[in-house]
Amino acid sequence: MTTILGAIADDFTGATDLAGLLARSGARVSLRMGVPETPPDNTAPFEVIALKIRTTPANEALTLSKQALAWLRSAGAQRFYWKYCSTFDSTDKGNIGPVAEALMAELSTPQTIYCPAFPENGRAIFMGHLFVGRDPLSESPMKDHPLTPMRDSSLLRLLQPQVEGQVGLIDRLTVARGPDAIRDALAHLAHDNIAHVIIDAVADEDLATIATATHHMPLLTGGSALAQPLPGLLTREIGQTEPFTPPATAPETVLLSGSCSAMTNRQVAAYLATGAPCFQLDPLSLAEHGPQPALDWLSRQNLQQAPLLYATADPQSVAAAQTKLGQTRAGQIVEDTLAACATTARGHGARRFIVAGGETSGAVTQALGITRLDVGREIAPGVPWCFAQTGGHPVALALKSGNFGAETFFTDALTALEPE
Ligand SMILES: Nc1ncnc2c1ncn2[C@@H]1O[C@H](COP(=O)(O)OP(=O)(O)OP(=O)(O)O)[C@@H](O)[C@H]1O
Ligand SMILES: O=C(O)[C@@H](O)C(=O)CO
Repeated sequence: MTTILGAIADDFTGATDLAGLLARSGARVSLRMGVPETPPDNTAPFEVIALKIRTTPANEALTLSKQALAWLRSAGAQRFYWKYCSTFDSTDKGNIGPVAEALMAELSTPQTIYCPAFPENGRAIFMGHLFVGRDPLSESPMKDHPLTPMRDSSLLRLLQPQVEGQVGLIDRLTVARGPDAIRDALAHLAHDNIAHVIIDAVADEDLATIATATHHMPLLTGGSALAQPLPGLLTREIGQTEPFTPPATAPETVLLSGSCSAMTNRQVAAYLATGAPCFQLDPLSLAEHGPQPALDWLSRQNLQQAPLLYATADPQSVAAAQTKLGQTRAGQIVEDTLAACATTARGHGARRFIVAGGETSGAVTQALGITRLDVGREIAPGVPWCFAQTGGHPVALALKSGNFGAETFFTDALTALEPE
């Protein structure tokens, strides 16, 4: 089937988040891990390509996102979505703005919008400032993120240094006046050469209004929630699509957590409290002794008890590891170890993988050689169970964004696959 919306996500959990919200419509959504090496085949009306470019050097991010765009265009897509984190995670140099600008150039479109709001998960934008729950972004736990600490809440100040064009704002007062007011504001801003327009949204109703006003634009950018209304707005073009029926998977499970978000810390603590088998990974000890002790522990576990391996730690421990090893090396050691755990677990029969963290999910799915996933039912807003093949077996994967899910997420994910 011809693809009508092609999306590019800057990390793997961000991609599953977007795919899950698009799939709420009932439309078939296909998720590709990395740019497919083969031409489009058996495509879905909604195609999402997951990249791992949130923190890579900008030139690598640009190359990959342009390749992804070319693949989506050859699948038939004429409208495109650039998905980044609802907390606008990026380094000082990018990559949100540079990728948006590159995609705009490829699509010959002079203007796009930026709307990372995700009200269901407590992300709101007001007067261009991003809030996490009731806190400005820079006062939220995101200020301590291991790779992209967010120390400013103004999306205008965050975006302007990342782009060559001018940044502007459509604020909540305009959004409240409806789609025509948004379209007029975009036209006025375009007249003033404002290429990058941040749009306020504090509730799902705002996102529906914004999507109604902008779904004709060749390129939209934002978090996942702005995309949720798009299938409905495009339904007239695609008609009904076959619902996806998830395959059965064996119950052997492994949980792998490399996220150090405040929420994942609470989720790991809650899982430890259940008495499930758990193994803590320490980057300093991994640097000295390598991954073998963890792999040996994992090999001894009964995977029906869903063991957890976690590097999840509080900000002080993360900072201590980064001081000794450097930020990149500390992250890489953990990602490599959790990736090795995934392949070891598969070798021991694991067919369900619950993974916390975007970078971590990228490392795990790459190690498992998974290139395509079908998107199933959500466990929590923005976290669906996804289904794929690896090593000749059907497997289920839950790739959880660091901040998403309730405190009981890990057990919620386990029970979500039990027969009703
Ligand atoms: N104890 C630790 N010390 C230092 N770095 C760590 C530690 N544990 C994990 N890391 C690294 O921190 C990074 C966490 O990023 P990841 O994207 O996986 O999680 P997240 O940012 O919380 O999730 P998301 O991107 O979905 O919000 C990874 O590179 C991981 O390897
Ligand atoms: O938008 C979000 O918050 C998530 O989908 C994400 O990108 C986490 O990596």
